[in-house]
Amino acid sequence: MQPAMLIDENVLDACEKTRLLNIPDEKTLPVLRKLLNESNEDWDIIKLDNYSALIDAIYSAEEEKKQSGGSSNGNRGKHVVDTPASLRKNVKKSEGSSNDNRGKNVAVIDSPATLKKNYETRSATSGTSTKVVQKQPQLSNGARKRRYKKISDISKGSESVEISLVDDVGTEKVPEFTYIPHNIVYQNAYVHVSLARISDQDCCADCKGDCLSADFPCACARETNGEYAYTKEGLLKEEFLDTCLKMKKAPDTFNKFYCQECPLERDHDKGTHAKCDGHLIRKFIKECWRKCGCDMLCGNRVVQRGIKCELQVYFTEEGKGWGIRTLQDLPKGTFVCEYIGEILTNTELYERNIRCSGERHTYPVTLDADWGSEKDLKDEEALCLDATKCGNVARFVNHRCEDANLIDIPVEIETPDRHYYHIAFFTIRDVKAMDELTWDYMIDFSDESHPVKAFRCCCGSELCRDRKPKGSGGKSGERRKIVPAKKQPGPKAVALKRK
Ligand SMILES: C[S@@+](CC[C@H](N)C(=O)[O-])C[C@H]1O[C@@H](n2cnc3c(N)ncnc32)[C@H](O)[C@@H]1O
Repeated sequence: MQPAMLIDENVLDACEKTRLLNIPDEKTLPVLRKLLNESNEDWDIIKLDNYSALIDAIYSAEEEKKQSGGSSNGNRGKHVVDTPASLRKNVKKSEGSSNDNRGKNVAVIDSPATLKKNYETRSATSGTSTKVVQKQPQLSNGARKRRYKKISDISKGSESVEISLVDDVGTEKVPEFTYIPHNIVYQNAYVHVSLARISDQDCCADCKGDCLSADFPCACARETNGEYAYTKEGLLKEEFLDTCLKMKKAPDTFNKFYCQECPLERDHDKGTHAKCDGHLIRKFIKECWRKCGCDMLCGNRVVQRGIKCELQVYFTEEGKGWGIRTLQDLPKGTFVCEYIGEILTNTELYERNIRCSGERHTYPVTLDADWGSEKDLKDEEALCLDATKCGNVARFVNHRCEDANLIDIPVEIETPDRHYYHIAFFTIRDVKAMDELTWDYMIDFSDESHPVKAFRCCCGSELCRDRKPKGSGGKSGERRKIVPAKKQPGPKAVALKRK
């Protein structure tokens, strides 16, 4: 054992766990070293189910030693601890296989995913002491489904609630991204935040305590026609929510702003612009902020106080990749989370997409609200949020056609314009614990002129818009062809386009 390994926090943690079972470090460390080598130092595997793989491997090693009588003769003597391959053979053995290969030196080293799978199968079949940390969901046949906790808090303490990540499938790699609880400028985006920009009309300096309890609505409710968007219970008001829903479902029946040279319709290759689709003058929530006299617990500060619901990231079985679900019942109008990412200009996003084309999942959203209050924005000015590299739990919200349970609502907090704003998710109806949280990305799946087809929708909704006519081919879950990035006309093609 090298000294470097001894001071590794993970190693110390592993030893602490095994010491609880009276296993001395001298027995733990060689086995740990071997498991680490064979799993490519994948601590997720080692830590799985409270180090059960490690503990089992130590016991197996002891058993082997006893069986071989400490002999150094032949293959048996060489094989001191279980290798991933022998773990698999143990599985076979416990399944009643007559093929006992345990003494043989096995040359094939399993991949980390196989190791994990082997271990899980073994635990499941041999009835060993695997501790399943999370509440287990029930399958339709009444059987309990295994769940493997991988990360207890993906936010690493940066949210006020823990957000766990579980892998029901058992073989998935943990998503690679940096968790950030607030939007952050990548490089060139200009987000002008300053107290001087907030006029007296845009704040309530004279308020105290909770604005919602005052006799009259304060200046911050001006944006919402003198009505706060929130109830005293902190939910979105029904009427406000209903209007937002109508705007989402029938945008053409609401006022739109048309710009001359729409950044969302720019063809980068040809340098031309298609006609502007129109930008909806969307309903905004305006929250009190720093220049306001009220306190942080004021009822008109919901989104800025961050996530309060118990959320969990899990691997979906329908082919959508990772998704998020709520671990508690959520009433209609509950604030769930904000869509957080790096703030990029359209140009930066376009360049980034060229560099990283071919990714399976995409995470950018465009900020295209009330463009009427701005001059025609150039690509270098128009903003988007990209949660590919840095983001929060919202990057896992999958799409569902028509009957999604979340809606995205723009929120004005620290900037009094519509150039930069926040995107917050609220529940559209009551949502039950363990339900997946979904959002309608407003993708037009039938738009054949689009060079990039976002993905083959597996939302499972009866109202799914990505239905292929019979006989047209394309199995459910099959991905459509991704067109090389150079043919992409601009960020719109890869952004989760909101209308
Ligand atoms: C914002 S990410 C959502 C999280 C993603 N599932 C993951 O594993 O990281 C958007 C991507 O998820 C996938 N996705 C989301 N909704 C889907 C759906 N209804 N059907 C198929 N894939 C979906 C697509 O690959 C899409 O580009």
